[in-house]
Amino acid sequence: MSSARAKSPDDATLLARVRAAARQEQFLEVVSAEEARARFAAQLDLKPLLAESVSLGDALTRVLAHDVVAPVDAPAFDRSNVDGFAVRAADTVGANDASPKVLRLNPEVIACGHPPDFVVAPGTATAIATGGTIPRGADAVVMIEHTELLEGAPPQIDLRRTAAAGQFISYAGSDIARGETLLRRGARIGSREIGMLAACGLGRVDVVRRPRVAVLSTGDELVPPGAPLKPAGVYDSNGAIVAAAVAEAGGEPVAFGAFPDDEAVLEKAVREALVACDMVVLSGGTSKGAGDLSHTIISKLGTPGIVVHGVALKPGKPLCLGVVDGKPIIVLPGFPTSAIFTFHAFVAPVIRAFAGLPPAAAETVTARVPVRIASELGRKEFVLVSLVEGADGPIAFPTGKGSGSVTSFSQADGFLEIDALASALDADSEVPVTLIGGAAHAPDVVIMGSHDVALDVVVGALSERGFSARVLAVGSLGGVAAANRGECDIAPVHLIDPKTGKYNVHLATPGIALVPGWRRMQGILFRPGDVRFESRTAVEALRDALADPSALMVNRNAGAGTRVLMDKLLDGQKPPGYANQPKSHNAVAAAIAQHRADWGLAIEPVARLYGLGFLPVAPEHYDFLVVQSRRGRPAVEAFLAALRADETRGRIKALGMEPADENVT
Ligand SMILES: Nc1nc2c(c(=O)[nH]1)N[C@H]1C(S)=C(S)[C@@H](COP(=O)(O)OP(=O)(O)OC[C@H]3O[C@@H](n4cnc5c(N)ncnc54)[C@H](O)[C@@H]3O)O[C@H]1N2
Ligand code: MOO
Repeated sequence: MSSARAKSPDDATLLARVRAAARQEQFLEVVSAEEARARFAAQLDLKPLLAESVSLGDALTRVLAHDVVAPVDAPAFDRSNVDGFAVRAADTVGANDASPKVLRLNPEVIACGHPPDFVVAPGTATAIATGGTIPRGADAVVMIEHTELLEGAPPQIDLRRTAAAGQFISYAGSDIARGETLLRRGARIGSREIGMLAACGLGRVDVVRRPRVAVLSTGDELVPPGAPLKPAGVYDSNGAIVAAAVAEAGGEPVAFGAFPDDEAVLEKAVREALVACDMVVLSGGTSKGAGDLSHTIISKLGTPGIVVHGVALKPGKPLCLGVVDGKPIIVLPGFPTSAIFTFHAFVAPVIRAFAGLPPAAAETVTARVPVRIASELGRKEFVLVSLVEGADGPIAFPTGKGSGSVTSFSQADGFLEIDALASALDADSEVPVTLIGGAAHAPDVVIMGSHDVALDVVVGALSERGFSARVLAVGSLGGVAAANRGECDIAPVHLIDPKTGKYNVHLATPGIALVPGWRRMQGILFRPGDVRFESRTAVEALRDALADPSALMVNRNAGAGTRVLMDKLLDGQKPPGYANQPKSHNAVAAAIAQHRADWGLAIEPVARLYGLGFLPVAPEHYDFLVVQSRRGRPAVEAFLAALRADETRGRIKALGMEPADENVT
């Protein structure tokens, strides 16, 4: 649509550009993951980097370079644990109410930090504070509240209980013993370790130098987070996630930023990175055929250069592993989930080894996969999954968003593997799932179905009540299936019954109740100022749009409630754009806002979010199926209470929805 676009290229130029951009499978050789790891490791010296000394204040998260042997005892002296009197236990034997023992007080009070001056001789006692040094001669402490002070000259104490030897004393070295190995090399220093180092007087500690890892992103489309997004732009999420993951793996990320697909510029940056850092990680442009800059550049930098390009993995096929004069240089695939997955599989272990950390321990759980998952033959496939707790153990749902998405990895609980020689994993298979991001915590309530912005309000109110929710956006039909299989507690749905024209009522069964949610106005979206739609009714605008071949619509996917409504409005007509069927309200709005279409159907809050005009057509009912056998759970009750709360209803209203009255669907 843009009139500012450059003049169209002639045919020869166009062909040259297509060839340059075309993805030719230019991998050196596609090898297995095991082979790739072995080849990479063979070229690297996977030992911790040299040690450096840091102050305790700078030691947090660092890795110990050597075992730490305690140089002193803690406590360094025998210490009183109470406020009271240091005594000789033998003097207290037989003391009781009938025959109290009387001890003469020595002329001092032992405070913390002041060594005692007097010996506790038989028949005497010395006043001592908690933490005071036990004086010579004493072998027990009695609590002040178990004594009576006899004020006289000299002052004495009256004792009515026998004290056992050692009572209320912490002996020297009982906490930390001089010569004991307090911490082992390879330990990551946290606040607890810092406490121990400080307790035995260590102000500095030897830690492994953190590997400096240069992080570069490549691609003309990339925009740094924080800057406005340009047309056809993509925020550089790989740079940010890789830098953070470098730090998590014990490295020191050095963010070089994003570079356009320009060989000279990128080569200069990579050369600088190799000088400044111990390791270089790039992402993007690994499989772009003639445009594959990173690959071309690495080949020029030194020996041995590229050692692996192409791994029989999904995600991760275009991964490129290189070594230049002992320094690893890696090009991760550009797709965000492929990039971070291959980072964890191939790069993080190298950073950990350089950083002195042991290999990361993988934790797995066995889970049932409720659906069949197709897989590409010849590539070992890793499928990212969300885990929910079913009646008979964990269930793993594929996140289903693909390698190009960021959330596939960032929101997954773990992943399962499908063998390279299998074309699918059958439904109901029991498989090991490797957990990501620590042990999976089972959420208090599982919500599966159609997503809506106002659902976040209810989930927020639930979380304020102390319950966690897992929301899996699987669409209304997916929610109905999950509710019927007992895989979720609550399924948000908006499905019209074509027979009755009513929403959701037909989905209730004896085991599944329908709880009303809210009404969302569906309507026609258009760009403000488009006179074909502006200031008209939906009926007028639709009639004229259908008569105007230049008015391009955007449809919705089959099965969506909005699609049912669209087909009803169109009454059998298929105007231009009918076959364009994205799967969400947001995609419809984005297509119109970006001039890829002129009109479509979506809900009102989404129109507002994209600054679009809105002509109301009909309210849609967004309700909740509640699995009755799970209704007694406190979290489910809390969800329903949150849904009805005045505050939640107010917030739902503010988003442009109309909360339904209880029992009205
Ligand atoms: N015809 C074929 N197309 C594709 C194939 C194929 O075999 N034949 N392979 C696919 C696979 S698998 C992957 S993985 C990707 C990898 O492509 P590249 O590594 O060359 O990456 P790009 O083309 O540069 O980018 C792909 C995609 O990722 C986005 N991207 C790139 N960098 C970043 C970043 N720093 N932050 C966020 N997003 C980023 C980029 O915008 C593209 O959308 O290729 C498939 N295609
Ligand atoms: O290898 Mo790509 O990484 O399948 O997504």
